Amino acid sequence: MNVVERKRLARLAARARRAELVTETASRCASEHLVQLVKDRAPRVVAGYMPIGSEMDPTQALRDLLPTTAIALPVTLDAGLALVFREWTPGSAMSRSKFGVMVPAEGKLLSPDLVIVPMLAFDRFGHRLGYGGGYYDRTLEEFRSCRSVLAVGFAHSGQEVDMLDTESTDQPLDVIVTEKGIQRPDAS
Ligand SMILES: Nc1nc2c(c(=O)[nH]1)N(C=O)[C@@H](CNc1ccc(C(=O)N[C@@H](CCC(=O)O)C(=O)O)cc1)CN2
Ligand SMILES: Nc1ncnc2c1ncn2[C@@H]1O[C@H](COP(=O)(O)OP(=O)(O)OP(=O)(O)O)[C@@H](O)[C@H]1O
Repeated sequence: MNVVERKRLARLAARARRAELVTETASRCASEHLVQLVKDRAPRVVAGYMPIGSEMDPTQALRDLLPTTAIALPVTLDAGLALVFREWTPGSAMSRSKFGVMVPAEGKLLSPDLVIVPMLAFDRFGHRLGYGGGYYDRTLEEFRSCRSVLAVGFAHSGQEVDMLDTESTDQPLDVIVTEKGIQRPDAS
């Protein structure tokens, strides 16, 4: 079995496992840790996401950060391209993307210096498994080729697995925030 097939199977397992993990307490605790991390780092622009399925929900944290930090949300262009990020406030008009994700219908494009990254699973080395579009990998690679950006994985602690399969294009997470706190990846 090759790495692409192993990732596909890992996605199925991770998706089923994650659906069991959602609780309001977990989401509140994780949001508090996320707000603390962002405040410590003081970025100019934070990229969040609007959750789908049973992703950890960052929207309360985004609202709490708004008075001090500009917030942007990801917009997919064509397959194979990096994400772009559009400014968001709670009053923004939203539309549903072809992936079922809510995206700002308009608003200026911003360059985030901290990106909150959704995922299906992660390991303690900071590897992440997403839905398989490669969008965050391409985006982080593009950003990291010309400036520094902090990639913050946001998930339930139960989404951690022993070790994920990786490809050369996988971009590592710099830090992982769960309801249990802030984790720095081990060197792999
Ligand atoms: N909340 C969120 N926004 C995001 C992403 C993401 O993973 N999560 N993306 C990350 O790249 C980009 C959108 N790309 C996506 C690519 C594939 C699927 C996908 O396969 N979705 C599942 C259903 C998800 C569910 O309900 O659990 C599917 O269509 O089967 C979703 C988003 C940008 N915005
Ligand atoms: N920078 C890149 N350039 C070319 N191909 C890439 C790049 N990044 C990822 N890919 C390709 O995209 C495909 C999907 O990548 P991967 O399985 O890592 O997606 P993912 O991280 O789960 O998805 P997402 O980031 O959208 O949540 C892989 O086959 C990978 O080789």
